[in-house]
Amino acid sequence: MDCSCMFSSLSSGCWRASLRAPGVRRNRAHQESQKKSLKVAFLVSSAVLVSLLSWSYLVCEDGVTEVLAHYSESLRDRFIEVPCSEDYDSHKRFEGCTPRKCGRGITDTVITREEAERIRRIAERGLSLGGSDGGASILDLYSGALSVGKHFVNLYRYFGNKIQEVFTEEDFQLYRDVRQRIQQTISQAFGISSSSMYLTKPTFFSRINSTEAKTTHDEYWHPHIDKVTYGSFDYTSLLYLSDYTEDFGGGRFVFMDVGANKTVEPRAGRVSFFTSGSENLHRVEKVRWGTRYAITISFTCNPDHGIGDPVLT
Ligand SMILES: O=C(O)CCC(=O)C(=O)O
Ligand SMILES: [Fe+2]
Repeated sequence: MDCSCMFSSLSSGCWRASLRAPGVRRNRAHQESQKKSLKVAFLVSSAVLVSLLSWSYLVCEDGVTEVLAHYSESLRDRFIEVPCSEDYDSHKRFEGCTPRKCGRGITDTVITREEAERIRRIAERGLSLGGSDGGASILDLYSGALSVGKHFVNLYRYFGNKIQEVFTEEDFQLYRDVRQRIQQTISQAFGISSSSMYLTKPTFFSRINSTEAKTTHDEYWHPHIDKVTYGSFDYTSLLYLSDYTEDFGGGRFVFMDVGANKTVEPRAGRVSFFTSGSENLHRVEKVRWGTRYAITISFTCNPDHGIGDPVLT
């Protein structure tokens, strides 16, 4: 024991000495804990910022997005006119068919949900015979092209007569019926005669899931112009066979307009149609979960590029 302190505890030196040592320790401890709190606050706010940025990227990947057709609404008819691009000028024109009026339409009243389900079952049956290793498989009903692994096979050649055990005449009758009604809808919306437009190839079922792409054939999400991608298309139509949010997530169709994207949310029985030039640049969002089914049925004004309806051979 320090006697000088015991008796003169109030003497400044000792008093200060006795108080100073624990005080310095407490200050240091206080500074340490302040540093720790600052570190935690910094980490938390960085995490919040990163999540906010990723969220905004996912929600509006490319700026403002407007929903043209919500999955939960049943649309009678929606038509949006857009100015035609000059793409049609560089091709032979077929008056009364080649687009002078351009735009996009969506209807939920031309094909019933039940019909869409029947067509989906045809797609499931056909695609179950093959399937891409990546996330996107197709089955072209006209040519018989079917994704298998990293390639395609010709279903009709591969199965020969046995194909009659997979598809029935009613399946093809349903396709014809649906194709006819869609053709009529398009001709009315664009004010052209139905007999001036012809079914064109490819006409195919698509099945998309979230499996990672293995070849470029699986990369369905790139922005594109159908007239450029498929050549003969003047009018594109898509019939959706499954429901956004119910059967799959992601996978919305996006018209990429300057200033604001416009989305179509797939819904079984929904027909989306549009002129195939660059006035309708579009893409499909990556499917994040589940399986998305659709069928593409498109038309040309050039009779030389026309095809007959697919038949059971
Ligand atoms: O499935 C879709 O929604 C669109 C597919 C598409 O753009 C295409 O096949 O060219
Ligand atoms: Fe397309």
